[in-house]
Amino acid sequence: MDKVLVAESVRKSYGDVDALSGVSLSVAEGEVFGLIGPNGAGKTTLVRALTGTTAVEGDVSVLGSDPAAVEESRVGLLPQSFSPAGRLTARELVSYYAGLYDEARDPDAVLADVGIEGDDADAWYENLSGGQKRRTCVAAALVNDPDVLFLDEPTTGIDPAGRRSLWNLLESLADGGTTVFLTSHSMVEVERLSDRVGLLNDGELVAVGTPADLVAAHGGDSRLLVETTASPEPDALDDGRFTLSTRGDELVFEGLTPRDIGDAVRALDDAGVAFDSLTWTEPDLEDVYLSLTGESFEAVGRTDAAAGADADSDADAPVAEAGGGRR
Ligand SMILES: Nc1ncnc2c1ncn2[C@@H]1O[C@H](COP(=O)(O)OP(=O)(O)OP(=O)(O)O)[C@@H](O)[C@H]1O
Repeated sequence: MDKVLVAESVRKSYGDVDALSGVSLSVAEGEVFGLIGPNGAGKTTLVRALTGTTAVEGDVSVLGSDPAAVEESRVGLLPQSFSPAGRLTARELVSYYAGLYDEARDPDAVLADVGIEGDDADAWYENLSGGQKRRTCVAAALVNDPDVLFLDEPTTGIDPAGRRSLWNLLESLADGGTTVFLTSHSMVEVERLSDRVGLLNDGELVAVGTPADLVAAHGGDSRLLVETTASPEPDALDDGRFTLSTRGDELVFEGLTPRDIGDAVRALDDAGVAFDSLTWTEPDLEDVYLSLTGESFEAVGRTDAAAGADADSDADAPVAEAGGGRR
């Protein structure tokens, strides 16, 4: 399969800050590549390198060419933050971007694809909700029917149903051969959409692989989370078979299988530990992220997610203004 995006030993410094310290990766045609990493890890800088909007050391190619030389109609870009003219309607805005290309999709059809129809399409951009603005900007990035699509936090501010329908849209685009380079702080989104994931930390790509491979390599064990206000000492429950730790109001059992849950409950009962809930969790991409970045559960709000909150309520991503195209 052709390599649509290639970065080799890409470096970028801003004064004393090494935003990228020798990043190499390639993305194949039709692949969805998810880029994750903490704030300031270098994700936007890497997107800028790949879209030719910042000069870097090293080699970068997009669709076999220097990024700055690629025909603009073949690339779509949704930046993290962009503020288009507020006194254009959603339809006028997307039509404006469509008009920049010799061939473009019907703006109304693209707006419908992202869930902006009827009165919403005729509303001034400044009067749309945050999620509607973001959807409109996704439409602007898609209107030229690009071969390669860069999406930086595409679903920030979009409600769960809209997020799922946008995921379906992106999956169908990738099935049709569009290459997608996705940057997101939503591990649920990245795990759902990406064929492969790269984790950037302090300007270095510290892991690349399929979500399943990364979880197997770095996600750790399955866990039984026990919500309790009893504050037991883990040693009081330790029968040598489980690894036990505490995290806030939770006791965490590791190293057990679902068959062992009864034994864990008996150990709690024997120790007189009352509990409010039990949650079984399999390791996921969030565990990979936490393990490789060294961030704590509390720092990224993991406690809620681990306690079984709807993954769609993942609201860790900063709320950003709407984005737009590369133009
Ligand atoms: N134009 C710039 N001038 C100076 N420093 C910059 C510039 N752009 C980025 N940096 C620095 O480079 C590093 C990487 O920034 P970058 O925006 O690429 O991170 P990021 O991973 O996209 O972060 P976030 O998740 O917060 O969007 C940061 O330390 C940032 O402060």
